[in-house]
Amino acid sequence: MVTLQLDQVGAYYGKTLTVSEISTPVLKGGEIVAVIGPNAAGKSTLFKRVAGLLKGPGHIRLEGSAKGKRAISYMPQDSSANAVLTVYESILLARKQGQSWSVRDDDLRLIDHIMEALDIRDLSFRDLGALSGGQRQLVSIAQTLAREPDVIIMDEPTSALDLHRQMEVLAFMRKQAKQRGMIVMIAIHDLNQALRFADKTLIIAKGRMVACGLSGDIITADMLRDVYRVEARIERCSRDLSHVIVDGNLAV
Ligand SMILES: Nc1ncnc2c1ncn2[C@@H]1O[C@H](COP(=O)(O)OP(=O)(O)OP(=O)(O)O)[C@@H](O)[C@H]1O
Repeated sequence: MVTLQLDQVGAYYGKTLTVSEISTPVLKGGEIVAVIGPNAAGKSTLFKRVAGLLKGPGHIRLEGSAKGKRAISYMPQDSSANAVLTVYESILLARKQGQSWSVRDDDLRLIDHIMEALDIRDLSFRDLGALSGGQRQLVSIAQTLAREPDVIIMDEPTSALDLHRQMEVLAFMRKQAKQRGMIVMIAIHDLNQALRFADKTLIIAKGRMVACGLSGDIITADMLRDVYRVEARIERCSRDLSHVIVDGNLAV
């Protein structure tokens, strides 16, 4: 089984240590981990560090993976594309990057399965540059999944999606994580989606870790007051799901 643990991880932009001392318990294959926190907290910076794009102190311990450089796949927040490729070509390219260029039946089957699940088959022959923001985001998700990594790091992957698509994508990511034994880290602002889809949550504020643990244990009214400066309640709905209900901002 693949495991990932962050131990006192930090990240530099130039000489500035923007994120520091982030530690997690051992994250196991199959787990979805939401990374939450206010704007500019350091979520994207942490993701770039885990993806190997930034330097910094601490240790990122990835064990049980046989995929070398292809073990971690990172989907950045900005998924704009200038390449003159069709949607299908771009997903195939993502799958074959760093591998042999011969295309096998199982490559095509996997791409079909992902496009079907994300309901983007009708976009196959459209140019990447001629997509809506939400469509572009769905294609980025498909590219990330087509790499079949052991760890997926997605920076706000559902920010441009309508409610139906958000549910579809998060449910699919959860199913894929469980079936393939992947660890999926998702930066997300919708705390109700974190409560619903993430096994664990990592909370970051001002470049430091506030907490990391079971989503239901650490998304609390006290945390929302301290970290987000809002007055809120966590209540159970009739389907027994926990929901954040925000009553208003705290008076400054
Ligand atoms: N390339 C960069 N060089 C220097 N500082 C940067 C760079 N990118 C981001 N920062 C700074 O690092 C801090 C953390 O930014 P980051 O993008 O990680 O936050 P975030 O939690 O992902 O925010 P958001 O929710 O707004 O996307 C911010 O103060 C930001 O201004």
